Amino acid sequence: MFTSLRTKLTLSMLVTSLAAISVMALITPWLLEIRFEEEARQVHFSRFVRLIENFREDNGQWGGQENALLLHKRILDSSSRLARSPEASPSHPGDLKPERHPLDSETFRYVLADPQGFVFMPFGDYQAGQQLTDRQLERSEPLYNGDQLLGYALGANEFPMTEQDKSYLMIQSRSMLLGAAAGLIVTLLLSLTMGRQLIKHLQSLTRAAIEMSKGNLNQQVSVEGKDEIALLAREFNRMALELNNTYAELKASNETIKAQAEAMQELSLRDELTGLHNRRYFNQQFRLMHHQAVRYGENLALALGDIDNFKQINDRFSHQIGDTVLKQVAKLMAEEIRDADILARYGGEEFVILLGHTDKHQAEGLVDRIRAKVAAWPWQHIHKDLSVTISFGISDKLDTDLGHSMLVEADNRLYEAKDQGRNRVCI
Ligand SMILES: Nc1nc2c(ncn2[C@@H]2O[C@H](COP(=O)(O)OP(=O)(O)OP(=O)(O)O)[C@@H](O)[C@H]2O)c(=O)[nH]1
Repeated sequence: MFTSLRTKLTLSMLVTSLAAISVMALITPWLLEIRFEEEARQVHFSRFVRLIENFREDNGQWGGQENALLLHKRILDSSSRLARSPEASPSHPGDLKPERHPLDSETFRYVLADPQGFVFMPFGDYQAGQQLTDRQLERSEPLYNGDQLLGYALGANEFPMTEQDKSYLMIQSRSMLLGAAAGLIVTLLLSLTMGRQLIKHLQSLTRAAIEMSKGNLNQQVSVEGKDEIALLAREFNRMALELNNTYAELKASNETIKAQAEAMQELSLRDELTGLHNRRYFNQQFRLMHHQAVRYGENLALALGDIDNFKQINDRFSHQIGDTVLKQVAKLMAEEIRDADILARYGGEEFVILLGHTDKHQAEGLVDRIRAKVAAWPWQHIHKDLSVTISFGISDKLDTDLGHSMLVEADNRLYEAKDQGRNRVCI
């Protein structure tokens, strides 16, 4: 439903704040009322005690039904004065000053008993003359004149609040709710700002990870602070660096292996002595070119060359000189052919030339140039008595037999050249 982490964070903050404020809104007024009532009870009691002190000072005696009536009258007088006085609207229990705002009969909720626990000033369900039980005495407040116990005041369970008290409580509750709402707004703003910071780092990590998955391994993210996200970012950077280095090493080693494989492949297709391609390479190329020539009706000529009396060269001048001759003949042939032609050492002292888009007559011209060049080369530089010639047989016979006929025919023409006295080209 909510895909972005930022939305989730903001919502969770909002829900948490709202929950906290709801709990506060429910509990605070209740706590406030309890505390308020407790404080009001104490204020009333202390005012009540002062009133009694005043009463005692004025009357010189205490206890008994007559005193109770007098005391009650004084309380009623105080109430009416309170009702008339414009200053008699306390906004706070602490503002209730007994001298100026005497007890309100509405809030006066005490039963007075003499030191023996007999009620002389009743209230509510209590009757005059009734003796308070031990439990009731425990709940009572003892009244002293110096060290002398005058009696007990037993407070009613509930102290009804005045209108002022109620409005004071309401103002308090509203103020607290307003404060809570302001707190909620501040929390939200803070959570948005902090969430954005948090998400910013996570987003840059996510972007870097996506780039890495695309193959861009050189990724680093900024690391701020020392929290879990900073730790994650640091580890990510370390991992990315390691991965990047390993990948670079792997790539380099792959390239080396590839180059070595290519070199090996090339070597496997080259003749070590002359540097020309070998028979295996020729066979591959011949199959392709022959197939293509047959298919598209193109010309293809094949010339087989064989150094004349090479055995004698070896025997007479040494095998080393024989090798030198092979290399030099290969060089002379390579100089003459086109890049598109295939030249290979076919075996021993035999060479093969494959000429695309060429018929046997055109091939004869090129091959005869090679023959003449070999014959004219100053072999006496190698040995004063050395002379070298080469014979060729050419064929351009295309057939559907993978070039077999062409090879056989070229070989036959080569034999003809040899038979006819060597140093010649037969087609
Ligand atoms: N030095 C050297 N000799 C080789 C090499 N390969 C083959 N030969 C020799 O070449 C000679 C070929 O001799 P033959 O096949 O009798 O042919 P030829 O002597 O050239 O006679 P014709 O072909 O009839 O002119 C053999 O003696 C092989 O040993 C090589 O790589 N180096």
